[in-house]
Amino acid sequence: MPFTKDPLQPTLQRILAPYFWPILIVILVLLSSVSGYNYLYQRASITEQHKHSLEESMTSKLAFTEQVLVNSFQHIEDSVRLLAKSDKLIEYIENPTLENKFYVEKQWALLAQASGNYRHLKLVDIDGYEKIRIDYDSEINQAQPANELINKSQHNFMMLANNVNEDETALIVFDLEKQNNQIRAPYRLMGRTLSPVVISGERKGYVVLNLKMDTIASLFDAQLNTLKIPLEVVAESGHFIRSKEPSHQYGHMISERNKYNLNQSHPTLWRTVSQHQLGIEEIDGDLFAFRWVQLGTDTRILSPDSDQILLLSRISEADILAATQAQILTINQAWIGRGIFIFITSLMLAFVMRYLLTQYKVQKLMLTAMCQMSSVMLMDTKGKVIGVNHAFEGMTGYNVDDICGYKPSMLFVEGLSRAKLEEAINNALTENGFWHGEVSCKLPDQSISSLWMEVSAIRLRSKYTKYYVASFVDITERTKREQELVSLSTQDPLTGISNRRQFDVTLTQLEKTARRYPSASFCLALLDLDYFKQVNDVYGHTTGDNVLKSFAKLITSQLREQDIFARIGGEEFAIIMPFTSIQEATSVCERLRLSTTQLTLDPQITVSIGIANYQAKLSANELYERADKALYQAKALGRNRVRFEDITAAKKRSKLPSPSFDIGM
Ligand SMILES: Nc1nc2c(ncn2[C@@H]2O[C@H](COP(=O)(O)OP(=O)(O)OP(=O)(O)O)[C@@H](O)[C@H]2O)c(=O)[nH]1
Repeated sequence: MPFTKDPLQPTLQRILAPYFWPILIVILVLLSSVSGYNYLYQRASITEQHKHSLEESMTSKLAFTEQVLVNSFQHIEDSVRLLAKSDKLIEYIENPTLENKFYVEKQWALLAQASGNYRHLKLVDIDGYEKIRIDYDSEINQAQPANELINKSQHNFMMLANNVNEDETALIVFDLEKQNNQIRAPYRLMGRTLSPVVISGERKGYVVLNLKMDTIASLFDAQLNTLKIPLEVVAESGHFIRSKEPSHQYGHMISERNKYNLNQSHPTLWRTVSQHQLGIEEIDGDLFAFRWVQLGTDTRILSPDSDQILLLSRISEADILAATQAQILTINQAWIGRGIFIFITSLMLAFVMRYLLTQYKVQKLMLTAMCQMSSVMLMDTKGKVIGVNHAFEGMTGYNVDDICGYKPSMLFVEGLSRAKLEEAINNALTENGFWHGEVSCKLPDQSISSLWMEVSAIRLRSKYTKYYVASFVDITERTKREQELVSLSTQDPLTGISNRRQFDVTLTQLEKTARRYPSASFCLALLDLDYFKQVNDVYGHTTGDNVLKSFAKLITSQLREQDIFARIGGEEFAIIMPFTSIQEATSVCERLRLSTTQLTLDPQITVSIGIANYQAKLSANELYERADKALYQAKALGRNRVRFEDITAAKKRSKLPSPSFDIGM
């Protein structure tokens, strides 16, 4: 039997209850997704940032390398021109004495040692014969004149030299060292520059400098060392002059290496570099930076067959990732930490939600269980009604909306007792958390219902009260029946006054009270209608009954509220008069006797009355016997009179018999 309104409606648990697992899963998925997205974003941005910074570095390093390269070649050009026009050389050519030769050799040896860029410095005549040659040994940093001078007339550079104008220098870069006009192994990169020696307009020969290209290349290598990215040099044909793979170098000069060509290995990149002077290209994750370098300005480039080379630096995707590994490791650790945090938080959240939901289910179960039993009302901590079940509505006729927000005492019958009852309930709940008792409720149809109410404070594993729950049972009928039974067991069915049983109980109680509290003295009067047998005999039993009823009514109307009037036999009655002296009782009984005689009845009746007052330590039976004795005397003296026995006075007179007095006709 559910509640008409769910009293737990506003609680979070109720909203969450059916969606516990979906909500938990959604939260976990959301947190994981956000964290995962954040992780991937951070990881990607680290790689991107690193790539960007690599691009900037590579570009600037290539620009710087170009500058170094251009400056170096410029310096070499200037040097060869100066040497070709030096006074000592001209003096030697005009006057080739040993002394003049010595001066030239001396000068050139110093230059070779100072520069370190030259392997050979030569003076070659126009027929290709060496006239002076300085050999520089870079390992011991010594330059010495050569003993053997070689005929270079068949060398290809000599054949090219004839095409060089007087004011020009010629440069043969990236040639391989040869012996007897054959490339010799191990391959050693060479460069040659030459300048014609002209005296008085007549070409006398050439100053030829063999360049140590490795030394020059090491200049720009140093620029990229910090990035640990090797610099590659590519000829305009696409062949590698310098490569990270030494076996791929010199394809333009060594036929078996002809296949190693950037054009073939990286066609996409080659297309880009063919169209741009410089740039950055990313291919399959690998990063390429390139820059074309013009080798000379006033120089005839004799070999390779173009005047520009491509500087290329590249870094593989694996190297980029390796460089970002440390940062990625940091965010990995952060992500693991965040994951653990999310997991623990989710676990705690799950526990809290489970706890709340268990509480909710317990509450639900409790309420459902209670609802199955009886009419139930749920109250908040302030004692205001927040819900009732259908059974309650059916039993009382009140709708949930009528009483929600009010205290249950609004149902109680108004009056002083309501405030007292409310106070009693509150006190019991505060002290024991429980109250039960009978309450009289005023129903919507203005009828009064007796309800058995049980109220409990619900604490739900907490030390604080969360709710109060009250159950009600309608005991109106039962109360009525009980009252009927009570009156049946205590009332005389004919006259409606107390019966013998009630009389005995009351007399015993009063005797006990008076025994304990002597001031609570009382009197007992026994009344017996005179000649009642004749009434029955003459007028019939029904008339006799009516006479008995009329008599009882008369006496009841004349007694005080606290007096107990009972029918103790057929036509015998008794009056117990609490806190009454024998004099007062006698006076009352005399008045009753007179009233009886004045009762307008047919037939007329009279009554004889015997009175006795309670005296300390007297039992109820003894008191009764004394009153009965007085009654007997009243009868014996002629009836319609009052006789009393003052036991107290008799006691005072010690062992003398108790005085008896007669009041009456
Ligand atoms: N109508 C009626 N008569 C009753 C009832 N109870 C007892 N009586 C009658 O009351 C009469 C009592 O008669 P007795 O005991 O002889 O007493 P009495 O006739 O009153 O004479 P005294 O008491 O000596 O004056 C009897 O006839 C009973 O039948 C009753 O409930 N109704």
